Amino acid sequence: MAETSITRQRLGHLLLKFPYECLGLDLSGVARGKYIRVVLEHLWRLIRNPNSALNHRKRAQVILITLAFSATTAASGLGYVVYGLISRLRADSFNKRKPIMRRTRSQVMLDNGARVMYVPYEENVNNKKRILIRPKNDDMYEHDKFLFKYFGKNKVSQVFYSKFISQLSIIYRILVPKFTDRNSFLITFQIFFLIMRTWLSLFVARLDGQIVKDIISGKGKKFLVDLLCWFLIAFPASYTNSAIKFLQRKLSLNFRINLTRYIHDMYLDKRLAFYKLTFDSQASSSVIANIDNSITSDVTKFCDAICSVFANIAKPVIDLIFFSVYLRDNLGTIGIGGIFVNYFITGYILKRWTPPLGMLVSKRSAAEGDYYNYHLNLINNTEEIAFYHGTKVERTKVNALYDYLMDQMLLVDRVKINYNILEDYVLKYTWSALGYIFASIPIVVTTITTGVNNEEVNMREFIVNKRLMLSLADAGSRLMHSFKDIAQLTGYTNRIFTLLAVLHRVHSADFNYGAIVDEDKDSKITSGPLTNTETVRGTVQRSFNGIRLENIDVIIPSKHGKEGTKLINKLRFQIPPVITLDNTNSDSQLNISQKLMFQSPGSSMLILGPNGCGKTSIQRIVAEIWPIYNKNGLLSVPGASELFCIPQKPYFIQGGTFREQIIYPMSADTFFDLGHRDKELVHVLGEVKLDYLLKRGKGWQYLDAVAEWKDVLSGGERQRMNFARIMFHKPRFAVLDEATNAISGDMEDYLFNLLKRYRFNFITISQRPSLIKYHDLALEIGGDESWRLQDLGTDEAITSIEKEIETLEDKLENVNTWEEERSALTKKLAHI
Ligand SMILES: Nc1ncnc2c1ncn2[C@@H]1O[C@H](COP(=O)(O)OP(=O)(O)OP(=O)(O)O)[C@@H](O)[C@H]1O
Repeated sequence: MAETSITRQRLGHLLLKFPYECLGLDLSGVARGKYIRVVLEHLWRLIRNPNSALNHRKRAQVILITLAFSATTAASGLGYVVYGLISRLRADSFNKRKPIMRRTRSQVMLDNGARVMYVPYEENVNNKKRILIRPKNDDMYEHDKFLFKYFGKNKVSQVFYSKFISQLSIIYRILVPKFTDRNSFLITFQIFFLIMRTWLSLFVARLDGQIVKDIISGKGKKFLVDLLCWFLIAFPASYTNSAIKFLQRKLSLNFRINLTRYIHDMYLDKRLAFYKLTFDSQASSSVIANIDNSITSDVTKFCDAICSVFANIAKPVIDLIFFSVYLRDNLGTIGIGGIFVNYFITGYILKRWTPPLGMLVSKRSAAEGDYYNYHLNLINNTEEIAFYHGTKVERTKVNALYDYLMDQMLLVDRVKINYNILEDYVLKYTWSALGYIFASIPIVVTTITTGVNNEEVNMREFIVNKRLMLSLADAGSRLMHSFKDIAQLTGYTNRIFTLLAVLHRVHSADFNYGAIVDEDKDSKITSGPLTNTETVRGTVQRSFNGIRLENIDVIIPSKHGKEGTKLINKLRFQIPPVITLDNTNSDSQLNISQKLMFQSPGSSMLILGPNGCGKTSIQRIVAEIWPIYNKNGLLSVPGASELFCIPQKPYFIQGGTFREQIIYPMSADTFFDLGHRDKELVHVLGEVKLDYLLKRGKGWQYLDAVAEWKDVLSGGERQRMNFARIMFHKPRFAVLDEATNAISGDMEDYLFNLLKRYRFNFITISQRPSLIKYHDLALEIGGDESWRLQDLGTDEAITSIEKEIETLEDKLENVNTWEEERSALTKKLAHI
């Protein structure tokens, strides 16, 4: 007991003596509860009062700043923990009250066109995060289009022009769209933490020197105070470093979100940029050829690179400013001048020796894309390759691509070796040696001039200077290292810029399908794409009550524009045809014919012709994915919801439910939003005789089944799914390209009669004249730009069909004679 009270007394004595010796504060008369307040007030007074002792004032500054940083760090940490606890408690109580529901839809469309999505996060499936997807801003794309179109054409000064900086400044507008954007705040925070980090390093360097001095001079109490400060300052120092890392990561993710959204909005919209890209003049560029890789991988790499380059440059620049200001006081202007001369010389040498990393990195990305794409192609065509036994040739190809990729990767590392050797020698060793020299200059000078060698002070000076010199050298070397990062960033920036520029060109309303101008005809523009007025000159009329083509030249889009390969000349037809009735009364004799015009419902046309004559191309023109080059060409089409084009190759969305395949291109959300019911789908499947598929699941559960439907369904089933889509969407007009070539004869008969029963207007593209019986009109494409339209209900058509029947019957009559001839021949052969 006695021992404990003695210890307590000693401790109390120490607590009173300690503030007195360190800060000149006498706490003997102060009540224990008021200690902290009095200490803080005293510290504040010491700082404010210019007459207070210098060492006391300095110490007060150090203690107060350390306390402030530590308190902020602790408060923010505590706040975070409390916030986390409250949110968890709230979520738990909400989940308890909430009845268990199964979410079937994840999106809600708001009135302003924005979408609200709920996505699961964390392990608990009940935790859903609300995500708001704002509607697309079309004006912004129209505005930005000009930035990309006129890039590099309006250079103010050749001297200060940098392609990289100009490209980056345009992309920056996408990454940080406005000044008040959250990314601006994140950048500001990051700069704040970077400054704080440097400031803390400076503070730690001084504290370090102070502690060494305390140890050498044997001042135990001062040593304890400084050690306490050291521990306290460690909190904000560690917090700052992780905050910088976190902000860098967060910024990179936000940039990626903005850039990807920007690209998706242009790539996937009603202007069909994803399809038209193949016609652009840069279609062969690796960025466009592997656009999937560019959008997924290059965007990520670019965002990571730009954020790390920012941090890698900002950190050393701030360090250089702070440390050099501080060191200037210690080393003098000559010392600091010497350091910077050294930096500039080193910077110059390293810049000269930096390998062309931008170009190499760009090539490596292209090689990665090629390799990845080839694998994708393999996966998509596994069965075909297996049937052909094409393993050997595929392996050779894939190995060649892999070898090329490895070569490119090695090349990047190989060119870095020499540079890294030079970098290490100069930055690590030469700079440290120079650091020692500069750090010792003031000590040597002071010792020589005063003749006094104060070891304690010298030691402190040297420790502080050395630490700062090393930090300065480190900052300088990081700045030099970032040459390499900038070179890599240049490569990524160029790829992303190319991607955006091409997307803007293709997305533009006057995209000319990659036509190149004739240099002789237009002397003003020597090269580059033409404008719409010069190449695509046909007219499109929308919301027409039918499909009408007037004088349309079907030309394959190419760089030759309207001079490209013409498949069909001046094509003209209309569905449903306009039927004109002349009133043969007395007026007609007066040459005033009263004409009655109406369009019959449920008309159909069959397009026949040899392979490659341009049948599908007519569908492409009707769907407006190919241009009409000739000026007098007119295309009239119904509204988008009334026209449905079925492509030759049935398409199924990846990883979708069976329901989503039937209702394609409607999404499941829209299906339910519009009040559709599964009952309708069951009826539709019944109509196309696919209802047996539903029996594979319990009740109607098969509609929710997810599979690779293009592999699961047979060829005929896939084509019948197309008919199910028509039956579900009920468009007034449908264009079917070889839609029944895998379907049995009786089923084909049934399906065409179904289309007729529902009075759809349809155009069928086929090679089989047997389909004539289901159609009212036949369009025969000749293959030499010619075509012939025949009305299958006219006398002429009936006569021609009757004639054909007569010819066939004549031929049949001769069958007996031919058979006799054949048996005679067989007998002769047997004798021989
Ligand atoms: N994107 C394209 N680029 C270049 N040429 C093309 C393109 N699309 C089609 N063609 C060419 O246009 C011609 C007509 O093609 P289209 O698909 O219209 O033929 P088709 O009459 O439907 O033939 P099939 O009966 O074999 O389906 C073909 O020679 C084809 O090679």
